Amino acid sequence: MASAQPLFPDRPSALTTPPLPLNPEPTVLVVDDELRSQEAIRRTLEEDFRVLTAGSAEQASALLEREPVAVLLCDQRMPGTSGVAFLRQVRQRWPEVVRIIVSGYSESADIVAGINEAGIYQYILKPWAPEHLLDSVRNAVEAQALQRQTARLDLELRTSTPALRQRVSQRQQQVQQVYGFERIVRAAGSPLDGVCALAAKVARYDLPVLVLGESGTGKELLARAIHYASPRASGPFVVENCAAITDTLLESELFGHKRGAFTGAYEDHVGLFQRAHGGTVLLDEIGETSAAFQVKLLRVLQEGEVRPVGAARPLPVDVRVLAATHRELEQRVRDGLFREDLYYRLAAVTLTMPPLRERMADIGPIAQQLLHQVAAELRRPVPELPDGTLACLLAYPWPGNIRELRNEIARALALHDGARLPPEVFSPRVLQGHGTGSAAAQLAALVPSSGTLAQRLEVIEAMLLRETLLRQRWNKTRAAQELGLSRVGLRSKIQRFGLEPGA
Ligand SMILES: Nc1ncnc2c1ncn2[C@@H]1O[C@H](COP(=O)(O)OP(=O)(O)OP(=O)(O)O)[C@@H](O)[C@H]1O
Repeated sequence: MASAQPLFPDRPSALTTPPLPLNPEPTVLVVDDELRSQEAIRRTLEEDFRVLTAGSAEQASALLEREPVAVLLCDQRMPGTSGVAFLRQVRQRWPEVVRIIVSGYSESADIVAGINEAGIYQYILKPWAPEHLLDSVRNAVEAQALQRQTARLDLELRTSTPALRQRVSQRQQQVQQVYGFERIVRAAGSPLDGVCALAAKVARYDLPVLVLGESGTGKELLARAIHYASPRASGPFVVENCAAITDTLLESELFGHKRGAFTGAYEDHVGLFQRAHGGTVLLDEIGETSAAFQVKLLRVLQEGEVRPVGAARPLPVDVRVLAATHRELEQRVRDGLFREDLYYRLAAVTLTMPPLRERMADIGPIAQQLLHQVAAELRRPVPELPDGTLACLLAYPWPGNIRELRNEIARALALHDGARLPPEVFSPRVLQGHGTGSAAAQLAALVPSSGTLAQRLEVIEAMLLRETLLRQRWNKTRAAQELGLSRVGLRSKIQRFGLEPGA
């Protein structure tokens, strides 16, 4: 027998892990009260697996007691209980069994509960394609073997040298810093915390995720973080912008084409789905696609294979599909502009990136990060962002969100090379600060940011001073009168907050 390769070459050989012997015929348990569904699954799986069936949760529990079940496939609607509720019990009593829900319903609440409460591996929608189901169960069996191996490695790692442990954790941290949720800058208590927490949970499962949000809110950033937190992290992450491109081009970009398939197709072209094999595809601006393209995409998702334009045979692909749009996709479904069946395929889980104006406390930390980024690109020292300037940024509603903020900061750094950024270096529209939300809403958005009460009140004070001065066209006598301050008092505040034009 060949000896096992050490997983870490510099690790003492006594700590190497022999590969786990795979069960020659893993057992799959199918739980469904409909005989027809049970039989359809059995027929699909029985050549590769030992298949057991149960019509109720009680029968399934009895089988789990005595059989070495590797994977459990369970219907979501069951008599007297639900798939999620039953799988929650399974998770507690038989945690090593990989749990999959097969359902005709794609209620996102069920899916999220399945993930959070029952730790499901996958949520498969009916009607399923036989090859797809077979692939999912094969992957689940592999996942179970890997889980056991990881548990063993964890144990080894806990008993291994501190230097090795440190290296492994440093590497994990590096990956997270470059691509992970940490890169999504936000203030403490930001609404993005909840979005990122759910995204981190769903990342582990091969579910399609739809990311909604206005343009520039960070949808692509979130999708990328999901990929790098998923078991596909070592595979490719590819993005296709589906807007403003003809159907033929989009089809050829995604699925590839054969030479001569259409005018201008001089060579065979490998599509993004094939290039992303083993990884993740992000379909950006999915809401802009035509009805004809939606039909083709639906077929790819249902069948797990793509047919390059002009090719005789389809090719199997293994990709996770994430989609993003700035449109209200549900409304487009209601208006008949987006296929409902495709919507449910893509939106097993929906995450929404809130616009920047609804999370004003994030503006400060993001602006600071962008200042560092842009200053590094321009090879110049990072200028200070005085409170007065920050107050001005906080008073603007940022319709173009973080992309607009980045552009403004790039423009400001290009125009001004002083050590402090005065408000005047930003565009006139930013300076006018026509907020769409009420003043109370803007102030409320400031309150949850970190810092002492005095520090937070100072930011609000600077914002009000700035707004008054702008409105009074920098006439300090009128501004002081309006604010009930002496001219001297106003001047000292202007200095303290760096509000003077051109300061
Ligand atoms: N929280 C954040 N922290 C730091 N940078 C961010 C954050 N959110 C977005 N960005 C940056 O803002 C820019 C726009 O983000 P991204 O492309 O992810 O937005 P989007 O919602 O996908 O936009 P679009 O809908 O126009 O494609 C990128 O440069 C991104 O790195």
